[in-house]
Amino acid sequence: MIQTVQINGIETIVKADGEQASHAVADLIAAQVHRKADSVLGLATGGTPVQTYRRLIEMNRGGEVDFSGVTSFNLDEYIGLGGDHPQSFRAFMNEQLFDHINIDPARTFVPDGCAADVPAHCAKYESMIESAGGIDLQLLGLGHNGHIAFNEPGSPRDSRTRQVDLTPETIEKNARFFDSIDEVPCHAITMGIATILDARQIVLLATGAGKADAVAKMLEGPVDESHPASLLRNHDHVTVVLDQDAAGGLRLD
Ligand SMILES: N[C@@H]1[C@@H](O)[C@H](O)[C@@H](COP(=O)(O)O)O[C@@H]1O
Repeated sequence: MIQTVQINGIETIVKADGEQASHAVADLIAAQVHRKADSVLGLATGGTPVQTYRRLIEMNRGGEVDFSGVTSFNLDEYIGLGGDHPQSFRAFMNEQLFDHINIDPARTFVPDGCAADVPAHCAKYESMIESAGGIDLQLLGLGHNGHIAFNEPGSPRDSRTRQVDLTPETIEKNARFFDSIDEVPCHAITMGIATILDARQIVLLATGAGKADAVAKMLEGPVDESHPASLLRNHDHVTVVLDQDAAGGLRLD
C-alpha cells in the first residue's frame, strides 16, 4: 500500500516504511529550499524527524540542497533547560542537523528555556518569526495524544507562543530521552496552534503503529481542540506523510 490520498482535504502520502516516509519529507523540505533559497523553515524535535534530518545532511553533503540562505525556527523547548543542556531541544537540533549542514548557526532559532521573562521571550519569538517573513514550511511530528509541538489536548486554536504544562503522558513518553522520568521538565515554551497554522505549508510526519490512533483521529475524527492535530484541517496546505503502520487506523475509503 503506497499511495497518495486526500482525506478531509489533507494530502496524505503513505509510504512502505519509516525510512521511505522520512526521505519523502526530506524531499519536500529540499524542494522548498530549491524554490526559495532564503526559505524560513519551522523545525521539530523528537524521534520522528531524525531520519529526515539524516537524509537532509546527506543531501547537503552531496550538493543536492544548500541551506546557506535558510532561517529556521524550532517549535518548542523545555523550561529550565539551557541550550548547553544535553537534553535541550537546542542541543538536539545542533547534534541531529545544524552542526552537519551549511546553515548559518546565527539564523537557527529555538525558544530559550532559561529566559528570565518567559512571556516577553514568547512575544519576541512571535515577532522574530514575523520579521523573518513568516514560516514557509513547518515540519511537525505527532504526539500519541494528538499534540503538535507542545500544544497538549485542550490547547486553544488561537494560541500563540507561550508557556505550557506538559501532561503526565507526554512526560512519560519523553522520559526515554532522559536518565530518569524525574529529570523531565514539566513545563515548556511552545509555538501555539495559531503560530503553526500561520505557516504557508505544513508537513506532518508520523511513523510506527503507536501513532496509528492519533493519525486516524487527526484525519478522520472531529476537528476539535481535544485532539490538537485535527485543527490542521483548518489549513489549506498540509501534507501528512505516514508509513504503513501509522496509516493502520485509517479507513482510507
Ligand atoms: N514536543 C515534541 C513534539 O514536537 C513531537 O512531535 C512529539 C512526538 O515525539 P516523537 O517523534 O518522539 O514520537 O513529542 C514531543 O513531545
